Amino acid sequence: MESIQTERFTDRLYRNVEPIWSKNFHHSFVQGIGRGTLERELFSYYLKQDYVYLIEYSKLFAIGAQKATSIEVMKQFSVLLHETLHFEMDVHRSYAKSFGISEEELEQSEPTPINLAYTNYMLNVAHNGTLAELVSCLLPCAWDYWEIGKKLYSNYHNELETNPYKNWIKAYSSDEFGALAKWLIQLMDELTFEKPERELTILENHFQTTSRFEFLFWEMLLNQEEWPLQVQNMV
Ligand SMILES: Cc1ncc(CN)c(N)n1
Repeated sequence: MESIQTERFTDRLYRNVEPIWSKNFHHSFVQGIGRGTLERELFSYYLKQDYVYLIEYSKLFAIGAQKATSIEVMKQFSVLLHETLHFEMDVHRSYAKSFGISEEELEQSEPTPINLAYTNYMLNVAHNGTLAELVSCLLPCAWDYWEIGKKLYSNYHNELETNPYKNWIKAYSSDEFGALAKWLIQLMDELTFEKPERELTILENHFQTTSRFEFLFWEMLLNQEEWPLQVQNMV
């Protein structure tokens, strides 16, 4: 008997990681942003770690453009690359400026072990896997942040004007950011339409892994988990 695909693949992905994404939303770091109570020092730490994360993450869009098989998809990856380097990273740059952190300092932040493990995982899949694998790796980053942004906005919008992190919440709950996530969701569904279960399982595993990395990233930020043995650079 012919099998009929009744749900979109991304519905299945979402169902599968819902418990992890719920933990991400309820994480005390995220709730501290929502309430505006997160210590400024921790947010500065976030800005630096996330900035170097985003530099590596942006490269996935460039690899996506290279692996695309149509001009339309190439164009959209170039939009994602542009929006991340400009719109998203501008949020970081402008917070950093108001905190007295220079762009140079942001760029030179040393990624923590979790940060490095997360970006290396995605870049390894992007270089060695299919376009669908690449998208399954980067999708939680865009989609889960959008979910977090929307929920923080809806839970805390009454106190937003006095929240020092309001621009962060506004950026990640915005329609502009949402449109990028939605396009990636649609692409994931197109790339997986009528694909065999064996291929879908691989994608599901990448999606779970990077969703778990999202959780580890919040944990790493909260605990400021640096490298254990500090070394001095010889000048
Ligand atoms: C770690 C992480 N994950 C996701 C995003 C949203 N692009 C981000 N800025 N940082």
